Amino acid sequence: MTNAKAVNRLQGNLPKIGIRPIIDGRRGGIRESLEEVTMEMARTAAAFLSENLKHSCGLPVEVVIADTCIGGVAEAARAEQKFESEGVGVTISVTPSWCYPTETMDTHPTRPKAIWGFNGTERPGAVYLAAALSAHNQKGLPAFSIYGRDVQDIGDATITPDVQEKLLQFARAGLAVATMRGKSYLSMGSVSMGIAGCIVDESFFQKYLGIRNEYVDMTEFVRRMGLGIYDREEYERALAWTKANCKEGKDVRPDHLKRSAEQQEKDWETVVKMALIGRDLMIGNPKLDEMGFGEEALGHNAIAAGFQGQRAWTDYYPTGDFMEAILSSSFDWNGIREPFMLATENDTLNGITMLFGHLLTNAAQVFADVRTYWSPDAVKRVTGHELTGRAANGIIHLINSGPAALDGTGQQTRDGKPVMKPFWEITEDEVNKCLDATEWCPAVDFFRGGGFSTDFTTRAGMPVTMARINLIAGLGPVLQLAEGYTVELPDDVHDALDKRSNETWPTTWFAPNLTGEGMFKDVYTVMNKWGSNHGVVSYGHIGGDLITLASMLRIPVSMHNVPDERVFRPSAWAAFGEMEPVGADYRACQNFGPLYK
Ligand SMILES: C[C@H](O)[C@@H](O)[C@@H](O)C(=O)CO
Ligand SMILES: [Mn+2]
Repeated sequence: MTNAKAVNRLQGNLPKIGIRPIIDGRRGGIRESLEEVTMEMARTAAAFLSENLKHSCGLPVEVVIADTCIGGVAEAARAEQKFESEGVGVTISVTPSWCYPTETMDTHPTRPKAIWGFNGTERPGAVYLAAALSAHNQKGLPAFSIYGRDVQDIGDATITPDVQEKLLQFARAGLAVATMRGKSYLSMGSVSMGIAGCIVDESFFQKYLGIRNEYVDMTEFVRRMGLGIYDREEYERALAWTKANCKEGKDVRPDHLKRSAEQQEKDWETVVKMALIGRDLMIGNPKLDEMGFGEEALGHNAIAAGFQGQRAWTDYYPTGDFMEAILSSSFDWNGIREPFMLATENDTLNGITMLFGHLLTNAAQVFADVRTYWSPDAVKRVTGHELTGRAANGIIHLINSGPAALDGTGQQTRDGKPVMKPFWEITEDEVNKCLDATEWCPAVDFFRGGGFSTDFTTRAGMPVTMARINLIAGLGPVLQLAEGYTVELPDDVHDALDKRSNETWPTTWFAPNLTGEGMFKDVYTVMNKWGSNHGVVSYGHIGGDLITLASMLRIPVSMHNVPDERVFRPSAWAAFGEMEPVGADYRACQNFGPLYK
């Protein structure tokens, strides 16, 4: 995609993966016989990972291999030195043979680590794996175990599909941990309408995520608009693009609240300026330096942010909906680019959940109110329609109060099926389809200052995961998630249900996958157990990746419907009574405590 460009103005190097080839250090035959096969295993792993992983900014993930095999502590220290200087954020130790665990292990206290022990018979790689994991567990350094299901012959350099999956699941989550560390979350405004998720719990950000908190008052937007602190050339281009591509939708306000044509014209100008300013606040803009605004040019190094909006801003100024929707999308007037993670109502916990989803999928994330459970009976009563197919057991109405990433229209495709893709896979044609499927309706009467809300309905057939982080006093953060599918309703049924809530807002009809048990016994229970008013919709069934990521940060998962085969956590978790896995996760997370202190 020629137009796609990597815009990464965040400070901090992109984390690399470090491969540690571990070897039996005995010279005089043993070590020598293993050098080549061990290095080859490292090279194979490195090639596989770099071919299959990209950073969210579109650049390939670099993999660094230790200069020599690691047979003892001196070589372990040398590898560590190399990794530190190269910015390695995640390590994988690989070996086909017996080696000396405590003498060779990665002892970095916070770096996610895995060990791939070759399943062979000639040399006992699995014996090392088990011994090394026990050393990690004994020392409080949780590590992931990668052990192929089927025996391979020594010298067989292929990576079996089960090992491939584990390598990728571990690496995606580990890179997410390393990427967010040291970045900022920027609160633009503070707490919206008493929503507790907006309260910044700094110790959560610092101790669990390694993220610092930055704050600006929303008056900063007033100042920058008033003094013209934005790229004026870009603004003209952005406004022209918006007028050409963002079609106005239905105005459903009562007549006495309708805004005049001149007022709406001004509102468009304001919301476009807000989008530029919101982005500049997050990541800075060198153009501002040229204009003499050196401090503003730097931005807040924000990998995620939230805009309070209601009500201090929206009671008087146009809503942040356009800013939130366009920045969260994978494109704007500058072309196709990485989406920004920008939470509505500055719900910081949903903002961080968006960040998790983005770092794991590289795609845009849909922020939503988890608004209504529609039972089959209720739909029948209100519309006469019998829900069928994936919707047959009832559906959840996800509808944000104004904005959502336009990728959420489901107008991008892969093999003919709707998908939300990483920006570098998105075509111009797909951008146009997303824009065509979206209308911008004058904001309804909740919003006295006007503005334009994003109105679309997500296409059916996308595998998606809805997730959310909640904070519980005395317990700390917990993650909940539900895998399922987007569904669509016949137009008249959709309209009848949508109008009862708000027809000017973006709707995703969600049918969670049911297991028939516990919190997934029916759709009602999924809704009833949701921990707050918001959730995030990510493309794909990424529950397994979210669980892996949460375990690395020591956030227990309170609710999920992920099949066992995809649940992958550090080996120590098994020692916390995994006969009863949810409780074991809680006990393990509590025992090890947040990743950073
Ligand atoms: C317009 C309303 O105030 C909405 O913004 C409200 O229902 C919410 O979205 C709460 O999260
Ligand atoms: Mn909301």
